[in-house]
Formats: sequence, C-alpha cells, structure tokens
Amino acid sequence: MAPEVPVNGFSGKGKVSAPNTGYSKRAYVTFLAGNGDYVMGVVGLAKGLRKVNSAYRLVVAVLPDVPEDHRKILRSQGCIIREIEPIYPPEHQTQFAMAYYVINYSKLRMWNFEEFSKMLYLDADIQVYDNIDHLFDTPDGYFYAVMDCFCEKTWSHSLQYSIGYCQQCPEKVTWPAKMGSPPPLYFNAGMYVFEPSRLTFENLLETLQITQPTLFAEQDFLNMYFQKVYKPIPLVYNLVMAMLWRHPENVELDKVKVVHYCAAGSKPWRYTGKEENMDREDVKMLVAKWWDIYNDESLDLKAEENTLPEGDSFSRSSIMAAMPEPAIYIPAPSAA
Ligand SMILES: O=c1ccn([C@@H]2O[C@H](COP(=O)(O)OP(=O)(O)O)[C@@H](O)[C@H]2O)c(=O)[nH]1
Ligand SMILES: OC[C@H]1O[C@H](O[C@@H]2[C@@H](O)[C@H](O)[C@@H](O)[C@H](O)[C@@H]2O)[C@H](O)[C@@H](O)[C@H]1O
Ligand SMILES: [Mn+2]
Repeated sequence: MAPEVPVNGFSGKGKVSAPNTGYSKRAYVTFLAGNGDYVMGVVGLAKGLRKVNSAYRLVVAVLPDVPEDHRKILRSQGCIIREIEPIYPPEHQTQFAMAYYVINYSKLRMWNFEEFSKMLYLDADIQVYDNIDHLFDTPDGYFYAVMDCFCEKTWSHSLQYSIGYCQQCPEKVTWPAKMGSPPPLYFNAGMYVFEPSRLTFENLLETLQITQPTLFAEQDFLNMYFQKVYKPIPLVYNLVMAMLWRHPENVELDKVKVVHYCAAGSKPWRYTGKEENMDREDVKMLVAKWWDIYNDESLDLKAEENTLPEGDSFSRSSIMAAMPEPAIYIPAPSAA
C-alpha cells in the first residue's frame, strides 16, 4: 500500500466555484517554451480548467521564443501571458534525464509573480478532470505536491533505481541501513501549490548559483530547496502516468482528478501508441479523454467572454490555422 499521505483535510469535494470572471490573488500557472507543439498542451489545459468551472485564471509564463501567434491563441482561450527571462543552471557537466530539462529552471521566475498570493503550477502535459480549486485553501507556508515514482528508465542513473527502491512502496525494497537514512520524500514537479515571493525568488537564485545541477534539473533543486516545508498531497492531484504500471495498487483511476502525461510516448498531441505501455487500455482511454476536451469547441472561450485587456479575439479559422498540425488522429479506445 502507498505510504500514508496526510490528506490535510482535503475533502476533494471543494464547491464548484462560480465561473471565473475577474482577477483574483489566486491563479493557475503553467510554463511554455519554444514554438513547437506544447502550445497544444496549454490550450488543452485552459479548456480543461474551464470545463471544471475553475474560479481562477490560467497564467502562462512564456520564454521569449514563444511566437506571437501562439500567444494570441492562448489569449483567445483566456490565458494571461507573462513573458519571463530564461534561467540557466551554473556551468555543469550534468547529463539531465532529458536534455531539454535545462529550460525548466526558468520555472523559478514564477516566484516573482507577486501580483498573486497563491498559485498552482501545472505542466503543459497535465490535464485537470475535476475541480481542484480547494487546493488554494491549503494553509500558507508550505509547498504542496504529489510524491514521484523512481521506477521508470528516466531514473536509471539514480541510486534509488540501482537498488530498486521506490518511495511508493518503501516496504518492498527497504533502504539499506549502510546507506544511512532513506532519502526524504520526493515530489514530482509537474504540479505544485506555492506562494510567490520576491524574497524567496532571490534566495532561490542565490542558492541555484551554488548548487550542482543533477539528473532531474529544477525538480531535484526544488525538492532540495523546499524539503523542510514540503507537504505530500494525495496522488489524485497528479497521476504520474507510470504509476499505472509501476504501482497499480496505489491508483484508483476513477478517483484521479489530475493526469500527468509524462511517461515516454504519452504526450496526447504526439501519441502514436507505439512506445512501451502506450498500448494499455487505460493509457488509450486517458489520451482519448485529453483529445475529447481539446477538440470540444463548446469549451473554447467565447470572444465576448474574453475579459483580458490586451486580449485580441480571433475568428476560429485563424486560430485553427495557426495551430501546429496534431501529430496523429486518436481513434476512440475499443469498448473496454
Ligand atoms: O519544448 C518544450 C518542453 C517543455 N516545455 C514545458 O516544460 C514542462 C516540463 O516538460 P515535460 O512536461 O515534457 O517534462 P516531463 O514531465 O515529461 O518530464 C512542460 O510540461 C512544458 O510546460 C515546453 O513548454 N516546451
Ligand atoms: O525537469 C525535470 C522534470 O521532472 C518532472 O518530470 C519527470 C520526473 O518527474 C520523473 O520523476 C518522472 O519519472 C518522469 O516521468 C517525469 O517525466 C516534471 O514533471 C517536469 O516538469 C520537470 O520538472
Ligand atoms: Mn510534464
């Protein structure tokens, strides 16, 4: 069974808030870099949050290389665009688990978004299927995120992987006493609840300059930095997809509120079904579920509802014309 995660009174039955209109001191935030297809992930996320009637807006922290046509598409979906300067780790010899992880240190800029008192970060390869606004009511002063899993090949360079240890099943392979105490609980940095603060931002940057980069880049760094205030929250708030085959005993799929399409080959907009585990019925169902929201025109923000001062509304044709071609059409999963 998964280690007990203090639920901290999460009823998960947070009232469905009134449709989002104006500005609040609370917001969801995601990160977008490059001119590629992750913009589809952000459009899907914006529509997913609308579908669950979230009361809070979606801020998109964009690197300068995100093209204006992608920014316009996101504004037309009600997103608030905030351009950020990239942040790179100090000179290093590290080989990150994925080479592109080096851009993820730029996520630290979000601690500077002091117009917000509390933010919930979501990767662009995440979809929200139930209202999670109640997470903004968590007590301040802590860093909330879901525990990660160490069993995927992406972890093959790590000590945990080499001895077969995973925090999701600490009783299966116990941490060898000769290696000291087991590692502190470790979160997946695809989703977290945090409080922007310039003071914290400046200290994050100072600390980054004297910290040797490691395999999982800013995820390792954030785990080290927030270790003392990290509060694990239930897995339903960030289903790291590999949990389906690595720790099925810890997953109740019908209760999952947030799905993180982070397993190799699971990005819905690139899905081919060919990579390992991608032909599973539950994966096919989750990918089809993502596409249902992405393709649902009733979830597009109506121009008249777009309250953004700088937002330009666009006719659908120009919006769709600017979208990168989806990698592949997803047939509905065969009836289970
Ligand atoms: O070309 C890219 C790669 C990554 N990202 C952003 O960086 C996050 C982390 O990358 P990814 O989710 O692919 O990492 P994973 O969770 O799969 O390890 C993505 O969700 C996006 O928000 C992006 O905008 N463009
Ligand atoms: O830069 C490091 C990244 O680390 C995380 O991705 C990884 C990591 O979580 C592994 O632990 C999982 O095994 C793997 O599947 C997953 O892709 C975050 O989701 C991403 O936003 C980013 O921070
Ligand atoms: Mn991700």
